[in-house]
Amino acid sequence: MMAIQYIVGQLNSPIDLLFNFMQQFQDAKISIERLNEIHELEDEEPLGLRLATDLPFRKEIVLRNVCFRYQGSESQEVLSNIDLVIPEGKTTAIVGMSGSGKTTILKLLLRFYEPTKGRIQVGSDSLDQISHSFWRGKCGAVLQDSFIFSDTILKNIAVGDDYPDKKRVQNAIDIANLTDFIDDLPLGLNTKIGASGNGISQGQKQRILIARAFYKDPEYIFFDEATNSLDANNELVIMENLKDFFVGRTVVIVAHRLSTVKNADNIIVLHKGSIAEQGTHQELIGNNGRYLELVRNQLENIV
Ligand SMILES: Nc1ncnc2c1ncn2[C@@H]1O[C@H](COP(=O)(O)OP(=O)(O)OP(=O)(O)O)[C@@H](O)[C@H]1O
Repeated sequence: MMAIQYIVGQLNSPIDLLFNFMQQFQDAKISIERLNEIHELEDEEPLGLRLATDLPFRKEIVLRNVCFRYQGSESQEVLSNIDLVIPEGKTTAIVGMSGSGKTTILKLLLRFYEPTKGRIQVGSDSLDQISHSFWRGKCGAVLQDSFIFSDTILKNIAVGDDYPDKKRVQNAIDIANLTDFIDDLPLGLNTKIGASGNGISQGQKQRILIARAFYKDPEYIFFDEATNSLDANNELVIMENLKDFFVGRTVVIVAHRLSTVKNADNIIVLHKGSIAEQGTHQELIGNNGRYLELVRNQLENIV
């Protein structure tokens, strides 16, 4: 009996090793498949295509008669004849019912897709003549599907920066109201998050993404429901902190909560892929149109 127990005990360790090896083999196989998928993607900027790596003097964004439909023969037009000027150095908000095309506009501005008709310009230059990577380098975005990398909080804020600037990281943390959250973690900024680290809440994720956008110090800022998972207190503090950050930058905010957008210089109201009306909060309230309808619906939901 003793001998059998001894032999079974001796077998435990190699069997464990075998299981570990099989698990690691599976992980490596999945990683290689994902890498292959990325390698097989067509280059956004094919070699030989000379695209601009500077911006014109005037830097407003202009959408001229932009139409868009997602790929697929059955797909409907999601944006129809959008004519819009997003002034340089001002905050523009886009509101509208779910599915009206708000996120799609941001994705076109970030060049995840190209318009099916019409064109987008930065000042006098066509956006499709500007290098993708150069343009995105100028943009800071917090999108609904923005990605948290499997890495430390620090690396998730100072993405791609091998030597993060401590002062800028601290400012980003302050702006995004992350100080208490990070101070409570034993490893602080070096805590791993993402797939291989600690789980974080949706609100914490949004705050890290806001800190990332701030750290990048971009000329153009695109926020898509960037604060919708925050509690009212956090949202109020962060929106107040962001006021100074937005000064002099070209900002586009998409939000359902009208409290987030009512101070914007211009509010665009989208309805079924078209611009229904635009103006300041006060002007739109006076118009007695779709914006007022959205405000009323939101008030009814609160009462
Ligand atoms: N990847 C996609 N493929 C096909 N259709 C899509 C895709 N993404 C969005 N759509 C469709 O495009 C339309 C506009 O979607 P979009 O996300 O721009 O609306 P939205 O106003 O931002 O909505 P929400 O407020 O719910 O985020 C919707 O009808 C949606 O179903």
